Amino acid sequence: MSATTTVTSTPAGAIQIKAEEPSQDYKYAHLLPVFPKDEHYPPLEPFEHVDPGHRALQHPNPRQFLANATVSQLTPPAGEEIRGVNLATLTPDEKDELALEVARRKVLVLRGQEDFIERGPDFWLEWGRYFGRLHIHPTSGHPEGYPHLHLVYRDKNSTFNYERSDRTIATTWHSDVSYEHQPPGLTALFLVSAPETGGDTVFTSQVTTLKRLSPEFVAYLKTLKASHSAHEQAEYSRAGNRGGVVRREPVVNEHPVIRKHPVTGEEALYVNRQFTRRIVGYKREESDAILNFLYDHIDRSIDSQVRARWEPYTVVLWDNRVTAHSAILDFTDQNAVRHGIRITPQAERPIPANPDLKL
Ligand SMILES: O=C(O)CCC(=O)C(=O)O
Ligand SMILES: [Fe+2]
Repeated sequence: MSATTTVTSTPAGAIQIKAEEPSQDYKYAHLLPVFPKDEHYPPLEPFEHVDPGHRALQHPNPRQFLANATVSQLTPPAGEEIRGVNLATLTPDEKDELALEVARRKVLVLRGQEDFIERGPDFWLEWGRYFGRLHIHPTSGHPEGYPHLHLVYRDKNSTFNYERSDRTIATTWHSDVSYEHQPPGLTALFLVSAPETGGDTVFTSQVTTLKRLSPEFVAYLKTLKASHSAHEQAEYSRAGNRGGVVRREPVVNEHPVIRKHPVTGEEALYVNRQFTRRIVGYKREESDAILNFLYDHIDRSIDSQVRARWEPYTVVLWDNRVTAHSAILDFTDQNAVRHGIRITPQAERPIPANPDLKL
């Protein structure tokens, strides 16, 4: 699956990536990122999200879809590796069960998904819509004609997603687009080109990071809301010669610091370094003290984590409500192409674990 061709980019260095000779023979050239300048969208409207996982709770065996699969647990907090399930041919009942399994195990690493990956973008969108309204990313590249697909892309010339020159550590823990009013729930990512080794994605269970905290502190955190901001991401995209776009004006939304999963009822920490900015109502230093403590705690909680390794034809699903994740940039010295596609159904507005918290 690795791209053996060189993908060229503009002298400006960044992201006007076009499949030019000799990359025409790159099998996934039609999925390379584009950033059309004339693409603008109005603010997102609220919508009602019904989580498919709810329906699976009524099934006699909510794990029936795994009956013929080989399943191994990756770590106790999160992660399950699955062989023998074809994501592309699941029935609606099986998709409901899949949604529940993702909610419970938080990260599923599904091997052998050649059928799913080779069906292509129209199929991926139809598949993803079952789980929620599909998100259009305000800044990231998408394949020509497919704004609902978010791409990650890096080669030796193009570093739009993964610049690391001014940082000692490039790990960026985040929960995807947590600045939205209704951030994503079940989310899918797969790579169509990957380095020989490295470039894993690391996930952490925010249910487990929360459990490590003392009950008195958790009770206090349940009284807090935090703001999450899209502004810095938009500014990064607009800055310099990067050639990025901003398709929707950036938003700020307030979410509970501890949210509750609508199906499992599990409580999870819901702050992340990339997008969370401020404890609502607190002065800067007060907010920084709490948030920096929580970020450090998340950073160091290796005992809450699982790493997904990208064997060919792997699809990783995660529940974005109760996890955080980061790409691992250990491959950037190699002359490697890493090219991935994300399907991003949005979910409910985060439910506070504390029913008395007013949003
Ligand atoms: O590239 C990766 O491993 C993760 C990318 C990511 O954070 C995302 O697409 O949401
Ligand atoms: Fe992400």
